[in-house]
Formats: sequence, C-alpha cells, structure tokens
Amino acid sequence: MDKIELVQFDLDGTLIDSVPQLRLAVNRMLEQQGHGPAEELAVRNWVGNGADMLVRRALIAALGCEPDAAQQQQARMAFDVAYEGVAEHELVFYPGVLDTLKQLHQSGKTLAIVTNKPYRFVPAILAAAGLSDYFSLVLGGDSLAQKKPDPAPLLHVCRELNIEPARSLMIGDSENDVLAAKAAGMAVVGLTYGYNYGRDIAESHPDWVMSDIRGLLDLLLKNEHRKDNHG
Ligand SMILES: O=C(O)COP(=O)(O)O
Ligand SMILES: [Mg+2]
Repeated sequence: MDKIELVQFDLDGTLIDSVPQLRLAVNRMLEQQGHGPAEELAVRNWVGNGADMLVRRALIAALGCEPDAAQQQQARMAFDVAYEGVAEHELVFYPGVLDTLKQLHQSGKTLAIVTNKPYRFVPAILAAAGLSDYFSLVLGGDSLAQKKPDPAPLLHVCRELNIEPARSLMIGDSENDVLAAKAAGMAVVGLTYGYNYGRDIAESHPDWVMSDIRGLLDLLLKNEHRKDNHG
C-alpha cells in the first residue's frame, strides 16, 4: 500500500450511531401520513442510500406497495422537517471515534467526510459533535449528481484536495462504501458495527475488516511511529 495521506470517512454507522434520530424523524413522518411507527431494527436496515431511499423504504413497509410520486415527495418533506429538529441531538459516537480522529489529524493526515446523508444536515451534526475542524472537505449525498456506491464523490474529494486515490483510504460500514472505494481505486476498511442492511460487511470484501475504528491507528500510524522511534 502506498503511504496514505488522505482518509475519507463515511458518517452514519461509521462515526456516529444516527439511527435513534433517524428513527424519530421517520416515525414522525409515518405518523403524519397516518401510519404506525417503525421498529429500530427496521430503520437500521433502511439507512445507507440517503434520505429519499430511507423514506421510500419506510413507506413501502407501511403501505405494502410502492408510494406514488406525490406520497414520496410529501413524506420526504415531513421527514426533513422532523430530522432538522433532532439530527444533532444526543449524538452517540462509536467507541474510539474521537480519539482516532484526533490522532490522525494530529499526525498530519488529511481527513474528509463522504456521506450519503443530505448535506444540509451534516454541518450541524459535525459542529455539535465538535468535529468540524478535523475535516478538510465534507460531501453529502446530494452534493454531487452521484452518490456512493458511485465512486464520483470519493474521486471528487481526491481531486479537490490534490491527493491521488492510491494515497487515499475509505472508511465505512456499508457495501456502498466498499463498492465506491474499489471503483475509485482506493483501499477500504469495512467496520462491522454499523448498518449494512443486516449483512456482514466482510461479504463485500473490503481490504480490512475492523470491529473497532482504533484499528486505523495501527494501520496508518504504527509504521511511522516505528520510524520515529528508531530514527
Ligand atoms: O444517510 C444515509 O443513508 C447513510 O449515510 P452514510 O453514507 O453516512 O452511511
Ligand atoms: Mg454508513
């Protein structure tokens, strides 16, 4: 592996467990549309392809059929209003996230976020989490015409920050992250604790599978430390 200079992170299911807030917003939307609430596990399995797909999957489960365009649009608006009010409340980080980001940042790695979550929600979440200063670039699922699993957002970040894909590493919890990274020619770490439609991330064959994000410190900093220690 080339020396990694740029680390691109997924957000939901990788840095923060956002299902509690997403579920609140989904359930407010369902209630407004006259449906009962969704279970937490169901919502976990619907996350990963952005807000339109989350809303669509919730409507299909509630209606037992595809929503029409008007239903979808109305539900998406209701979801956005509800999520806006809760997105950055009571954020839950996965273990080791804050320490890992801090150490990577301090060691001089360039960090970025590539999430499929609509961009408008992301800055408030990062600010509430105290993470805004770590990231040189943040892309949402609607920042470009394509979202993950398309490689376009990952390649866009490489271009903007002037770092080759071969010197960039993607970190994510879902097959979208793995597929996007592979198509971009980037190495990828799959985390086991997030949301992957209820499937094992190892099935997508990331270059590394980790159950704890602190594994990145070993992967990215250990050799450099050795060099430091031994002159
Ligand atoms: O909002 C989603 O569907 C998932 O977002 P992620 O790309 O940060 O996992
Ligand atoms: Mg994710």
